[in-house]
Amino acid sequence: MSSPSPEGEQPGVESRSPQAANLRYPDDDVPEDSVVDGETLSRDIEDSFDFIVVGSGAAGAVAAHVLAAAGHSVAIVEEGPWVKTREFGADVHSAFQRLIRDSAMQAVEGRSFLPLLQGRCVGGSTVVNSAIAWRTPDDVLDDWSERFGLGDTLSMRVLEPHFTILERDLSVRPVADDVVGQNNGLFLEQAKNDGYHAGKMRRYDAGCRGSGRCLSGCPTAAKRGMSVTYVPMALAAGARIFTSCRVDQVLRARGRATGIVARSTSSDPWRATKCRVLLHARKGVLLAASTIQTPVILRRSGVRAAALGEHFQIHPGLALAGKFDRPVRMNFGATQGAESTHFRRTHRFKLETISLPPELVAARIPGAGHELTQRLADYGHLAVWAAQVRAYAEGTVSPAWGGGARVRLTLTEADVVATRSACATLARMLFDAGAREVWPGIHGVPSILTSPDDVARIAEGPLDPRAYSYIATHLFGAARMGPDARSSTVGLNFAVHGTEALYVIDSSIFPTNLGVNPQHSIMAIARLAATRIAEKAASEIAA
Ligand SMILES: Cc1cc2nc3c(=O)[nH]c(=O)nc-3n(C[C@H](O)[C@H](O)[C@H](O)COP(=O)(O)OP(=O)(O)OC[C@H]3O[C@@H](n4cnc5c(N)ncnc54)[C@H](O)[C@@H]3O)c2cc1C
Repeated sequence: MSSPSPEGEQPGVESRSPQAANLRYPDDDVPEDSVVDGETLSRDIEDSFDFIVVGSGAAGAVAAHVLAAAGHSVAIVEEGPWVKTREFGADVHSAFQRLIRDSAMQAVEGRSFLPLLQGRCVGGSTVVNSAIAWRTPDDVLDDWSERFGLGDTLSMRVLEPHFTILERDLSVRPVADDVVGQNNGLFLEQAKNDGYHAGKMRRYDAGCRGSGRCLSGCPTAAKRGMSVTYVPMALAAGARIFTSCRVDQVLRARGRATGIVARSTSSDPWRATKCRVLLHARKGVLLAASTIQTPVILRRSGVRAAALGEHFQIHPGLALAGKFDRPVRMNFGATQGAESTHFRRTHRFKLETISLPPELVAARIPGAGHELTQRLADYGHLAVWAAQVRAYAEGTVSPAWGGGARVRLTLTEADVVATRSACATLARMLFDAGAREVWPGIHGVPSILTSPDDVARIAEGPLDPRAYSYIATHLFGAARMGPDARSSTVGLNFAVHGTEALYVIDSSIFPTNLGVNPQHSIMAIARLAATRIAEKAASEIAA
């Protein structure tokens, strides 16, 4: 599938609605009858499939495509709506309301306040993410193999062919020179001056035009999120998708998963009718509802594994802004286009650029009222650089009253030390790159730093996680994989210990976090899982 690109428009002069009426996007044309929209259901329904895949994000879409392409009948069940490329607008607030779980108001409970972002729509978080692609680092895979008893199950030798296919299908490539933009360019230049190992990001990108709108849905379908790639590809291979249908429970009988029960959902809070969707699975149920929702579904389905809900991990992320005399124009260029893994192994953080729209950058701007408005007027002169910390902290995930999830985690002192070090590094880089002011957003540190000498204030900053403006978008664990049912939830064959044909294929199974962006690892592992599950089904038919 190649991305349509309207002719006659110059990069950098993106109109507010870059979607072109005369073009077809990959999510425009899906096979007739392949979509059942829960929003429009008026009665309960019941149906049967070989496989049911819960969730249509990074893990679910990839797996559904593999299974459908292998000739199995597949139902994808997705809690959120299908918001099409043509509907993506520039308004961040309404995009977050439609595309992000709880309108982006989810948070991790613990000593610090930690907002948690997850996509809730067809394509899951890939619709609102920055499309950064990283293969799982060898040191992580080796650790899983040795310390967690995974052996060769998720080795690079096994995953390599899956990465290769994904990179081909999703056009993984470095950010093109003409959409680097200045926020990314300044970072690359400074990292080079500092001698840091850094470069342009590799992304799922079929012709990015630098609209800087990855976080509210790519308006040109150049970002190869799941709603414009593997979901339509799975449907073309014969799968069906039930959108706006939330899975409450996996049905089990005689130690085996037999189907799911879902309820239709509605964007209209006053709509009372919720229809029951009962789907039977002849060959298996694959959970790909993400690290938070998958463990909750397992728990609600009566799974009582010892480690279920434990060992939840994140990469807490945070950003600093620098104000320059020269224009930076964050509104043009790849949303996230430059990075450095220089400190990943030694200091447990990764540095990234992130171009934020005015609505989001406002959270990083000191002051309120008139002061805030005045500073916001400098938007065109701001650069925003960020860090993702490979935190040690482990938390828990459990069902909450009302159908949601309760997520708890408190960062350790070592995590805050890593955060401080990342923030100090970024502040120093911003000053060296020419910033006149740096806005760190750290409680207990002046909100406006005006000299490189002030960086020491960050380096010696508070060790209390509450002082930092974190956000979590990378989630791991809570249904760990391992050979021993006493310390893990899922076996080396991706099946939940003690329950046949119930598989977990998202990052809930990861024994640890990664230190790099997770989508690529999640997709490769989901692809491996689906391939193994399809082979098992084929061998059972043959026997
Ligand atoms: C703002 C943001 C930016 C990010 N940037 C990057 C990046 O650039 N690179 C990268 O590698 N990673 C990035 N990530 C992380 C990455 O997107 C996720 O790690 C990845 O998408 C997770 O895949 P998943 O399939 O487990 O979950 P998701 O992609 O979140 O998909 C899960 C799906 O399951 C659905 N679901 C949940 N519960 C139910 C239920 N009960 N019934 C039915 N459906 C259900 C959800 O609605 C959702 O659509 C980012 C994340 C965010 C939020």
